[in-house]
Amino acid sequence: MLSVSEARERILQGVFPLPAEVVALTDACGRVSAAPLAARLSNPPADVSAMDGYAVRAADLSTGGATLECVAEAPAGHPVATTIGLGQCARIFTGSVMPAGTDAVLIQENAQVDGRAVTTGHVIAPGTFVRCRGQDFAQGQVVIPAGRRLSARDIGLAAAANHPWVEVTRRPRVAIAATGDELLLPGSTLAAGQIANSSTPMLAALLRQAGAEPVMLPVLRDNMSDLATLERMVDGVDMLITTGGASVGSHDLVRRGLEQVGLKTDFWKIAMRPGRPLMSGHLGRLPFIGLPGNPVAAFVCTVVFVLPALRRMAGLDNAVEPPQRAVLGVDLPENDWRMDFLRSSLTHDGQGQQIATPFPVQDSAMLHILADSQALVLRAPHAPPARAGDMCEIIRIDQGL
Ligand SMILES: Nc1nc2c(c(=O)[nH]1)N[C@H]1C(S)=C(S)[C@@H](COP(=O)(O)OP(=O)(O)OC[C@H]3O[C@@H](n4cnc5c(N)ncnc54)[C@H](O)[C@@H]3O)O[C@H]1N2
Ligand code: MOO
Repeated sequence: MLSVSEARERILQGVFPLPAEVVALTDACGRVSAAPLAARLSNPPADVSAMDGYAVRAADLSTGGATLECVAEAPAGHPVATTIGLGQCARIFTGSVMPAGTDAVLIQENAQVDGRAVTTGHVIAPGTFVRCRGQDFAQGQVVIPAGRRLSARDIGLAAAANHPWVEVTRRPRVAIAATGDELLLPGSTLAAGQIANSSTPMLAALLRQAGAEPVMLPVLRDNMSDLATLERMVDGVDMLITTGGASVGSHDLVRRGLEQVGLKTDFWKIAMRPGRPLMSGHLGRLPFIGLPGNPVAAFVCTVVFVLPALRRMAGLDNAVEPPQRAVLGVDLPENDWRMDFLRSSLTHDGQGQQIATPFPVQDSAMLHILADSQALVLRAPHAPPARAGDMCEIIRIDQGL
């Protein structure tokens, strides 16, 4: 049976970066840059003072002990037009452009001022407290590469580079349909045998956190004609996800239901727990992922397969984020042939190490344990028994995914 990494590779091979769109800088945090961003100006745009004080000619103060004549004042935003001559200086403030003729700043704490006479006993070297033109970045320099998820820090950098908007990849639109005769909207009056649809609200939240636009489709009943309607609901979306109906029961019809309207199945069933009945394929050009019905399996498969696919669509280089390391909090038995993703709590010891402790019960219908978990502990197929204190690999599920 297909391994988790082979399955993910096959899904990634079937998805491609989305086209770019332009958004206002204020809306760009969390989006992925679609093109390199070159600075429209140098920062700072001229030599400027790093301190409040006096712009001086360092040569006047090379031996210490001098009195200079203050002939001008340069508040930030109001550069001095005249050249400062020998024995002269200009009042200056942090961020002000250095007047022509000056090359250093005497901080005001080291100056005695009497009218226009400014006296210091300090020797000042050229360049003291001057921020040179382009010290941060030069005009034309690429300050943000393509394919970076923009942070608040990047927004500041783009703004300093004088960009009011940026080009980002379009958010992936992901259609989600739950299947199952037993499912009703949360809050419904539930008759015997009926349950609330928990998976698709959870997945929509997860996808939105990951930067996608979830498109909620109606719940589909377990029959071929309901499934066939899916084909008509996916215009304009970039990926289709279903939950449930993926297993071997006689009412698990998703694969056959979609194949009748053109689904080309790439694989079905993988060596994973939870998540064994995962399906993947294409409906026309639309990537399709059929998630298992058990809500925890649907969540874990979304983290392991859908989020990397979304990262590839967003144009990020590293579609698959490497797992983190943690210390195992309990002994674990030898694993069988399926790769395990164990819901676990995450705590920290006094040395700053994170300790991952899998919950003793891992039934993939138990959402309460999923909600109380901070991480998934990864167990390779056929992993030997592990002891508390051994290192293990984890995926965090408590952060902005
Ligand atoms: N004989 C076998 N039975 C099962 C196998 C197997 O290999 N052989 N696999 C098991 C595994 S593993 C899983 S996972 C489930 C997945 O099966 P399906 O994808 O067909 O899921 P359903 O039967 O439709 O539902 C399973 C379970 O989850 C509940 N469910 C479904 N959708 C939702 C939803 N949107 N919100 C909340 N709960 C949902 C559903 O009511 C069922 O209880 O199959 C095992 N069986
Ligand atoms: O994939 Mo199933 O989740 O093991 O119950």
